[in-house]
Amino acid sequence: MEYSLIIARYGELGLKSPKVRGRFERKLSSNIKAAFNCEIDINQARIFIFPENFDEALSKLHKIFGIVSFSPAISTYSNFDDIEKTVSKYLDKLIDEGLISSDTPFAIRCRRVGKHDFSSQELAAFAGSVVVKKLGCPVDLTNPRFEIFIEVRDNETYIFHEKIKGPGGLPLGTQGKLISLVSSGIDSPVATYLMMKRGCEIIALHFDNDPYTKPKSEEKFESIVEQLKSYSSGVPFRSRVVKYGNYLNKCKEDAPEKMTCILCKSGMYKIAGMLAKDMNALGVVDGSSVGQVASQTLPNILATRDDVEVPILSPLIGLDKVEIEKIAKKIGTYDISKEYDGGCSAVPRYPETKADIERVRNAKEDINQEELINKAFGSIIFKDSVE
Ligand SMILES: Nc1ncnc2c1ncn2[C@@H]1O[C@H](COP(=O)(O)OP(=O)(O)OP(=O)(O)O)[C@@H](O)[C@H]1O
Repeated sequence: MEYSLIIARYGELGLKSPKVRGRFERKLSSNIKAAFNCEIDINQARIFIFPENFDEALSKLHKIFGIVSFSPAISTYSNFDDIEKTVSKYLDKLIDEGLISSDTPFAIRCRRVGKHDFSSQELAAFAGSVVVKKLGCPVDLTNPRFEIFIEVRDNETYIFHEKIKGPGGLPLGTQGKLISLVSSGIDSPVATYLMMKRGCEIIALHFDNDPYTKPKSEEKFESIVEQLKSYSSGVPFRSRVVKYGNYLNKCKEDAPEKMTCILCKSGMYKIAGMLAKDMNALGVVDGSSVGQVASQTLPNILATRDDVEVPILSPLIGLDKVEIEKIAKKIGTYDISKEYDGGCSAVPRYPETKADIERVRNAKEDINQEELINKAFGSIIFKDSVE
């Protein structure tokens, strides 16, 4: 027995006004179509997907934001004869796959939309009797080991047993563009993913700290971008690299040693802000989390944002490292980020942990930051041609 379609469900979209929901549904539909060949029909808060290749579709749906769950299903007509034949065929498949047998307590769960000459309960009782007749397994509505779902929608009835979890969130491309500061570490890929999950298009911006970092950092950044791109079907995911070594040289030469990391981060935010304006992005994303490392004390986080003209969003700000790592593992960036890259040798032995805005402003003047960041901005390398 072959599946005839995949039924996907969305969550938050259902809470939007009809006009907004319509727009989000169209974006979701075009993102799905960009991921694999299929026909799509969206109806009554369900997405009916008819893919050319089921295996491909099932693997790709895990990476489409906006989808809360999905179920490969078989369809039939909404009358007892056809439902009986189809439930029976579906059972053969379940038995073949070892999912149900004569001692599996089971339940039929029915939902019905439209006018029919039977109620949901009557249909559940009928379909349950088909299963009992065929297998003799016990019905258990409160604590079943196996559930079969039947959804009747007007003339069509769908039968399935799985509700596979999707990534949730909002369709990518519905919330505007952001510049995301992506390093080669664990946190920033997770921060980027979380903003994509909320529907934001991303331009990844990486600072190449050569000669203070090794080429491995750049390789890791590229692999992280490839992994994040796999979640961006239907929407461009662009990336840019800034040559930052000269800027760091100046920080080390002309400002107090302990200020290096503060000036480094402040310069990153400013350049990201310039890029945001240039590319019509609405803000900047980073992977800061209060107190996680010496550079991320609250005074440091706040002082490095002084004088930045676009909003900076830090979706990890209140998360623990373990929570962040859990997401990194789930989204497939953890193993890349964990590869040893030698770190950054520009980090001073005793970095500033209680940055004071006035002293930070003085340090910025010491290095003539404005001029340096303009130069660094001019060195931005385009990593892709999609515009
Ligand atoms: N080389 C870089 N290129 C782009 N962004 C960077 C770079 N280094 C740091 N950032 C940004 O600044 C944030 C804080 O960096 P920091 O080095 O203080 O913390 P971290 O915990 O090591 O972060 P991560 O795990 O993301 O590297 C990062 O999450 C990232 O968004």
